Amino acid sequence: MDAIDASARERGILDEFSKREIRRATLTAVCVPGYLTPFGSREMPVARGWGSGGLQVTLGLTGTDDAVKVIDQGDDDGVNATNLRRLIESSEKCATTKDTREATIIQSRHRIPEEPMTEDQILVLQVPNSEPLRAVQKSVVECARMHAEADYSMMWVSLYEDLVRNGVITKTTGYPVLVNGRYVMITSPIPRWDVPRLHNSPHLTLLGAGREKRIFAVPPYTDVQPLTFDDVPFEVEGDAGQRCERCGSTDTFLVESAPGRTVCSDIEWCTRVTDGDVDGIGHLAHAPLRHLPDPGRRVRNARPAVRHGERSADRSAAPHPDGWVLAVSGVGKVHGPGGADAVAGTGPEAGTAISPLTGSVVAAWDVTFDVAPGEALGVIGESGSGKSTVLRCLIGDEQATAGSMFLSAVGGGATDVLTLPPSARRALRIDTIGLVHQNPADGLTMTVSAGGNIAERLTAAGWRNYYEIRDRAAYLLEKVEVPLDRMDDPVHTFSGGMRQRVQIAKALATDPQVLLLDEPTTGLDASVAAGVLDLLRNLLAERDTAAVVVSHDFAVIEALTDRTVVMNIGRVVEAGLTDQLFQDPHHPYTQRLVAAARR
Ligand SMILES: Nc1ncnc2c1ncn2[C@@H]1O[C@H](COP(=O)(O)OP(=O)(O)OP(=O)(O)O)[C@@H](O)[C@H]1O
Repeated sequence: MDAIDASARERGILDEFSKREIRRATLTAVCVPGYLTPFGSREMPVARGWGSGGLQVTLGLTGTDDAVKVIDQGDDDGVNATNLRRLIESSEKCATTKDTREATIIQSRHRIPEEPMTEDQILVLQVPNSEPLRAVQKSVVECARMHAEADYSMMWVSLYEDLVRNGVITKTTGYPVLVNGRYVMITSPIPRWDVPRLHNSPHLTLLGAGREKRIFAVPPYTDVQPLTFDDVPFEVEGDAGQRCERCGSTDTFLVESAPGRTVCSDIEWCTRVTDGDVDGIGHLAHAPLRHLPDPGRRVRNARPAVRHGERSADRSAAPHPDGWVLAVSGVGKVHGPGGADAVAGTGPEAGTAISPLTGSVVAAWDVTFDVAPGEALGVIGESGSGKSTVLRCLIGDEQATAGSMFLSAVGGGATDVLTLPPSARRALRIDTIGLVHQNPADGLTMTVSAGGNIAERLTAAGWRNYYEIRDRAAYLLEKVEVPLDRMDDPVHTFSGGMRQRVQIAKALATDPQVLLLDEPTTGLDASVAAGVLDLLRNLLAERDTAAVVVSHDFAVIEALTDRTVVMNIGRVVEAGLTDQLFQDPHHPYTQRLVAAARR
């Protein structure tokens, strides 16, 4: 307190501008439950560890007719709680209290009070870490995209990995929840015990992260569901039968006071129980006792309801009446100004991809092909011929300058996929298009296990049954000949060939209609590459997937594909059955590629 200058105390510790910002952000946060709402504010003149986020929200909302209660570690009388209470009182000229029933605003660090709260009260939680995705995604921009698209698969993977490693979900504070069926929110700082008490609660809960300047809210009577798999029950901490040494409560959050001795975390409640000043029946009704760990319930759930193949049999989109599932028409990409006007004077005949008019690079132009179910099409060309550009345009990593792309699974084959928004195109990469990158690191999360990588794709596609996911992952890993005793090892511990096999299993996880393979064997030793090629050949032969294989190597194209288009300086120079092209290449460029493969 001494650190706070007296005149600041006179004026109020938070300026009016900041308070307005906080109120505005609070209103937004209430309108969009669980959404991380930013606000602008000066730094609070308090030391780190005081919970400036909670303090900012409390000071922003408190009026002179409020009564504020502050809890720290379940205690109203700790040094932090006492100092914060005094600070709020002197800054806002409001009343303070230690009795939950009298408080209009309760600022808490670590706990929700045991006393059931009412519609007239606001609970402010001081949040040390607001971004639930931070643990699984370092990029702030990517986190924002994931929230916008409700793409929480990496969060599910972290729960999957926890279960694999520990047999139970071990996360306690900061447990992720889905708020109002839309945003994943982190329940930092409260323990898992308190998580069920956020659901449908009559009071407003505001969570403030000071350093990150974010507020998020759970408005009264909002649906709050802890994330867990359908077959893995959500559990709180504690054991049935544990009791408080002081007041005898068996329905409160207990903390260890000494080895083997537990007491209520909420000291106010504990004292009132001892004094007989509580509504014990009302409290029991709210206590999350039905979520106490029950090993019997876990075992009963550990049976997959469906076998590995059945879910994928849902894939129903029929081919287009013309026989294709993927049709690409006139796709082109110009890097630089001019668009289509830059194309003249480029291509194989001109011997350059650089436009004499604009200096732009015409990486690909007028590329057309289609692929039927069960068919594999090769796209071959030397380095720089434009084949990867075409692939990047198809998957949405680059915006095509011209052309269209149709999938029979999208709008019956009448929708130009290239015109869809990026979020819709990313969604297609979950269930309709599988992609195998040349470098496995581009398609895998290297710190996550082989099974977890497959789980990422399955959870993105909506799978929510842990044992079904494990069953499907094991089935796929067996298919790609990865030993099952490596299923739970992080893929960075795998050899290059095994990583590529895991990437193929991941790409096939949702049984996509179209599989795109970009130089699938290029980075591998010859013998390992031959093994992966064999595997791909067998996988393609037994499925009705339409595949596009991009490679500079005719041996790869010959091993895997039925038809081939040959690209040279951004243009298709020859197309036909792969066997025929290999036996009897017409274009001099194709002849060179075939000769190289025969050497
Ligand atoms: N962002 C870019 N800006 C300018 N030119 C580009 C860009 N990306 C690719 N290019 C050019 O477009 C042409 C085609 O490149 P692309 O990567 O598609 O070839 P590729 O056949 O896939 O080659 P590789 O097998 O080496 O990947 C090349 O001349 C390349 O230099």
